Amino acid sequence: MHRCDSAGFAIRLDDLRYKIGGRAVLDGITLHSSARRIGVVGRNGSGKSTLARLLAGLLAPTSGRIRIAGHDVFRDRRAALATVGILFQNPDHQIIFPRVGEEIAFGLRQQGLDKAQAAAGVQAVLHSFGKPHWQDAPVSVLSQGQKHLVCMMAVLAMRPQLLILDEPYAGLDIPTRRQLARHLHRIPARLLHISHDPADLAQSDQLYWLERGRIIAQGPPETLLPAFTAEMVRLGDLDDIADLPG
Ligand SMILES: Nc1ncnc2c1ncn2[C@@H]1O[C@H](COP(=O)(O)OP(=O)(O)OP(=O)(O)O)[C@@H](O)[C@H]1O
Repeated sequence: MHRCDSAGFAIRLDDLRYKIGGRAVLDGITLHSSARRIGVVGRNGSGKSTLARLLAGLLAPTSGRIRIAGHDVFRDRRAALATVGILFQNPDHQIIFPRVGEEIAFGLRQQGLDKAQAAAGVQAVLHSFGKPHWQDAPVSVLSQGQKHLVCMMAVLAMRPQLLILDEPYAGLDIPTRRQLARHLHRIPARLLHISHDPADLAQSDQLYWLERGRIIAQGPPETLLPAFTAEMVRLGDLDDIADLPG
């Protein structure tokens, strides 16, 4: 049902920069990949969330180029909605409707489906997750993990070719993380998973290390994650948490 095996699908970032108040949060990112599971690892403040928002077309690059499956996702919002989905760290920043069914229908309506088509899409995704009884449930009664699942269903109902995960497991307990990960593993969309936690990224096909807005290394998880972990342990012995952005 998903359209992820289109030939030639690629993420292409060329000399991408994003500045806030004159400071480069992302600085000359070049990344070309058609891998199925891409990981981006980086510590707090390295620019991960900014990169996620740029990839989803929610921010305009200060300079450089982003193409996802050939689309300029910031300028072409219709193409972006058909191509890229994003899950944020905090579902409370994503959910805007009081009931589960309404929340899922919203994205489908944004994609141009009429009411009946959107309702069918809501039913289909709730069934595929074994949650048809959630349709009229008030979001306010759901646990944090359940809210994450609502976001996941809402995004996947839109059938993205690429799903961007911006640390969606932060703050969740181990069973909830595992259950959400299980749902994600069975979907055919490509994944670009961004995290500070090496454990989230061990299954990546291709991994990038983001540091102070730059990609400083890339490679398979077997080599890159131990190097990243060793560096994080080394930094843990210092006190650079005291440093303010300059
Ligand atoms: N709207 C903003 N205004 C000012 N500075 C910002 C803004 N958004 C991000 N930054 C700064 O840009 C840098 C990168 O932020 P970003 O949220 O992209 O990093 P991150 O790697 O996702 O961090 P974390 O893991 O802590 O969420 C940080 O120094 C942050 O303070």
